[in-house]
Amino acid sequence: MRVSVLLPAAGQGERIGRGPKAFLRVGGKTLLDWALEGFAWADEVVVALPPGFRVDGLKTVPGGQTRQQSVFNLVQAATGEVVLVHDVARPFVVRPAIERLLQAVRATGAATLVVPVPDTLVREDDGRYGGVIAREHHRLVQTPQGFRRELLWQAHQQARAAGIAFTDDAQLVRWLGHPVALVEGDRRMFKVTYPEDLILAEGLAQVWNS
Ligand SMILES: Nc1ccn([C@@H]2O[C@H](COP(=O)(O)OP(=O)(O)OP(=O)(O)O)[C@@H](O)[C@H]2O)c(=O)n1
Ligand SMILES: C[C@](O)(CO)[C@H](O)COP(=O)(O)O
Repeated sequence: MRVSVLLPAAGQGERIGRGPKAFLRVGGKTLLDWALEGFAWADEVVVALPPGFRVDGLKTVPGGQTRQQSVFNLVQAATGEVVLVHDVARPFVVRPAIERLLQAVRATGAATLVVPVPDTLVREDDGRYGGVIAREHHRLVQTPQGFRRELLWQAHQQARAAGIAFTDDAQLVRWLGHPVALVEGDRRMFKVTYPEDLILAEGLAQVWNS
């Protein structure tokens, strides 16, 4: 099955505050370049770019105002039977985790990488320590998330028609009624979200050799 990798890269990076994150540099390369290198093996790569940005030699689509809108444009343009949607904000692509994900997508049609919750997890009650949530029953969701393209396209079209907004694509597919398999991710595939994450990413970039 042909695999299209879809890279939403159109965010404004407001929590870091240094412009669109895809073009920030760690280890001498932009976050977008890290992702492109990590998926160089794919049959097709499509990138959603922020307004006003161009990158020569790439298949691109315009980014939307939300991640969901950017991914809608990406899925519409994809040609592979399987699509992997991956945040460019997660620059470190760990190949064994990708292989595990692809195996699950081929078997089930929809899967996402997840990692365990490493800390005690608690509900906040007006600034106070509320009930503790059983962390062994919870996972943190990473990307890539993989789907048969037709399934994800159906989910995106129906969510748009219903005016429903989700923070990731696995929610969309689950909302459509299709189960999503959980696959062991890798903590190195963390999302660069806050300024201090750039320091962590810089450190990891120095020892990265895959
Ligand atoms: N309108 C948007 C918003 C986000 N993204 C992408 O979705 C991924 C996850 O988003 P996030 O980490 O929230 O990135 P930003 O939106 O850039 O960050 P912030 O929320 O701090 O502005 C990123 O690769 C980002 O580029 C996108 O393609 N289009
Ligand atoms: C898709 C995602 O990375 C899964 O954890 C996450 O939902 C993106 O969240 P963000 O707030 O758009 O960074």
